[in-house]
Amino acid sequence: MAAPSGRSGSSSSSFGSSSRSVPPSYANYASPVDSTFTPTSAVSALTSESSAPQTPLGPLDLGPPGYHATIKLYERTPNETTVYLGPWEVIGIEPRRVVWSCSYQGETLEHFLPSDNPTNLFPYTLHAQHRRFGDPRDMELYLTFREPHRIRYTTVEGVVHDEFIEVKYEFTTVEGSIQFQSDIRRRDLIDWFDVDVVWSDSHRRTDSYGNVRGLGTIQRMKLWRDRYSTFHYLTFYANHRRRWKEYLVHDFDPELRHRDDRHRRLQLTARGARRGSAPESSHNQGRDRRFSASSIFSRPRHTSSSNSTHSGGGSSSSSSPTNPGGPDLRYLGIQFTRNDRAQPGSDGENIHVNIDGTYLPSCSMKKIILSVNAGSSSVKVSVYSAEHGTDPQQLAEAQLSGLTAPPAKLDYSRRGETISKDHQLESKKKIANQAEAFEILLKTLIDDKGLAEIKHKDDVGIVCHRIVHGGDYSKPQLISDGTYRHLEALNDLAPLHNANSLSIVQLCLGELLPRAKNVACFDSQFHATIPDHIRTYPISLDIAKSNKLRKYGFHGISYAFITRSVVGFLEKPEEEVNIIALHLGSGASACAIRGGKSWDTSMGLTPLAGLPGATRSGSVDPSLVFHYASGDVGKLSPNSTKELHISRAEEIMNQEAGWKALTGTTNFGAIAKGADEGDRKMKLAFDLVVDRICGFVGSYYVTLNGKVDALVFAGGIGEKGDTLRSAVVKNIACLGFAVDEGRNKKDEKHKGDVVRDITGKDARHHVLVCKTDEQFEMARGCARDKELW
Ligand SMILES: Nc1ncnc2c1ncn2[C@@H]1O[C@H](COP(=O)(O)OP(=O)(O)O)[C@@H](O)[C@H]1O
Ligand SMILES: CC(=O)OP(=O)(O)O
Ligand SMILES: [Mg+2]
Repeated sequence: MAAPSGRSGSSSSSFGSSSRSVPPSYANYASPVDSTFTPTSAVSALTSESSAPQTPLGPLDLGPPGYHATIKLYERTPNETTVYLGPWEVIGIEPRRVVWSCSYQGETLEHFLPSDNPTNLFPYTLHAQHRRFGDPRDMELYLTFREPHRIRYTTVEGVVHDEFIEVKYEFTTVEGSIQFQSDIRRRDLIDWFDVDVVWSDSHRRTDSYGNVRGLGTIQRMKLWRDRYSTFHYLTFYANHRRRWKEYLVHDFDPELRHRDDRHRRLQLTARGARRGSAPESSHNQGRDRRFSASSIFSRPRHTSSSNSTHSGGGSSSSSSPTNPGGPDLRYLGIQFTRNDRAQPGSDGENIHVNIDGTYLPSCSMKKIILSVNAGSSSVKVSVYSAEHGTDPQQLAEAQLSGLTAPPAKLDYSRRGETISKDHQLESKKKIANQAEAFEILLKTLIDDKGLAEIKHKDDVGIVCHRIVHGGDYSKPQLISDGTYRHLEALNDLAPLHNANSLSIVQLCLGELLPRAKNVACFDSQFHATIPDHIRTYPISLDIAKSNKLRKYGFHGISYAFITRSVVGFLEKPEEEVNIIALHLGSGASACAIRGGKSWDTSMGLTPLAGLPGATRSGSVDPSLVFHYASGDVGKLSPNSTKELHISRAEEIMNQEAGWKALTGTTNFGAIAKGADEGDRKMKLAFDLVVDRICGFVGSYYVTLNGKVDALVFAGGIGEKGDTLRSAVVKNIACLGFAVDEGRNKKDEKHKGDVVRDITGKDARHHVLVCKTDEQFEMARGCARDKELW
């Protein structure tokens, strides 16, 4: 689940080597909402017995808005005070210090850093075992240092505190703490691992009596990336030696030795380890080592002055580029802690599952993302390996299609290689629903011996789910009980989708993938930019508001992917790109994209509006439904609707209409073929669909004032249906569109491209085919968002 945000100090404060039972005191904090609040009331107690009335806060008080952390001054004295800290700035010159703006005007808190060398600084957090019942990630909220630091606190009354104290920050979010640690060290904190024991050739894992000893026990190891050189460093507190250790990861062999999954142990062997144990050297001794050109050049070069600032702390400096001798040991043994509550990736769990032949830093940063797209006629699942902040790399893709036209077919590819295509499952039994399809796909992935990255369901770190209707959600959400319930309430607004997707979510949260983070990504999100006059229905505004009746629009994950891909193809700034995009699958929609943003789309309150779909009517005269069951043509009376319950009407329009109602098949490929061969019903359906599409293209062409960069075809039909593309473009030739029939039919040269250009000669606008990828779009969003990672 997400790191809690906006939390105030609470009784779960985790400083100290074990869970403290004493809740932090709020006695000196006056709530800003209290009528006696003055801007300095929070600190007045520091200098005197406050004259302002003191209001002890209940546990639900959230502190002043926008604070990032708190610090306690005069701890465990009658003057103990919590100071609420706002944004910080690290001032780089002597003395190097962090300047915090406090949440109250005119107050600052300066944290003097003990060294001008950022890498000499080691922010310390406890191993998750010290707080047994919380999320291990939350340990990063509580930050301290192993030695006293000087804290100067200045209010409008002057300096009220200037002492060396044991600094203890409590951050409001894990992300804030990560950022702070990275800023003060000038190295980005990119991961951490709770370890049971770290040992080396000179500090063995156990002593001669068999007691666990090593260099450090029950410590949190941290992985850093230097901001200038991008070198990776491992740090941990060697508690038995009472000193910090820092190792340049490059100094170890990429090959992991003595991997023992059962005990979660592995060994990092120093590159070119010298015979015999290297003596543990002090920081200065390390510096005094003789320069060796060959060892300097055998590792990546620093690109900035950071090599001169590297310290490594304690004896660790021997691993730095200024210390060409390599690390002060021949090997480092690590035994990761098993933590059943840990999110994969937040501790040794991840390293345990991913170390196979992979280099430590990269494997520890990577997560496996499963991206699930439950469409109305298919379920598609893609597997990615991703590093935070970068584009996910696809490892495999499995899809079951034709759920509405059994037997369903399985397509499976791994690392771009087709493993099975149109494979009919052995069981002839109809797949009952999307959840059942998902279970089959997940089993396919886990059982595939060639997909080493997922040997076990616990290897999956994040599952992102396409949720068609997201109501007012404007960004993807980590799925909590609250989100789940909120989405459940929208089920009827996407009757072919939301309930199916949520049943997959439920399976994942339950028995299938209980250790993964579940993220909901919304089709409606992309359309949040549709202006009011377009998204409003001409009905009572009060009812519209209270019942949230408006155009939401769907296929937005696909449109986001299409927009970025076409912007890249056109090589124009996104804000100048106008597109008419068509996502044509079992559900079909059109979208006018203006300046890279959704301006209008054909689906509405539900995915029923607009274009017809496989089993959906698309837009029809709304009165049609009241006459549907009536034998009494033209008469609209209670009699004509008495057989028709409202939910039945929805069923008819969503499931008993569309091109299946006209032809008997949901397969538009078969319809296009039949139409070409002169089948009357097929031709009627084909022409009808072409007509409705052209209607939207014409309308959007006007909406975009004729300034259209490209007409884009996407979705199963848009990508595969060459005859449909050809027919649509012929019908809108008057607007300056044309296709090159050769390229439209088969463009071998550009077959694998995400965007394929099929524009004909003398056309005024591009005609493109975009191989849309909703799964990628969702996984990309998760990899980029700190809160979802
Ligand atoms: N060769 C083809 N030509 C036209 N349409 C096709 C062809 N092959 C498949 N299709 C259509 O593509 C649809 C699937 O599109 P897709 O976007 O994957 O569906 P979903 O709406 O389930 O996400 C099928 O229902 C079928 O009608
Ligand atoms: C919104 C929608 O209709 O989606 P799909 O085409 O995947 O069924
Ligand atoms: Mg789809």
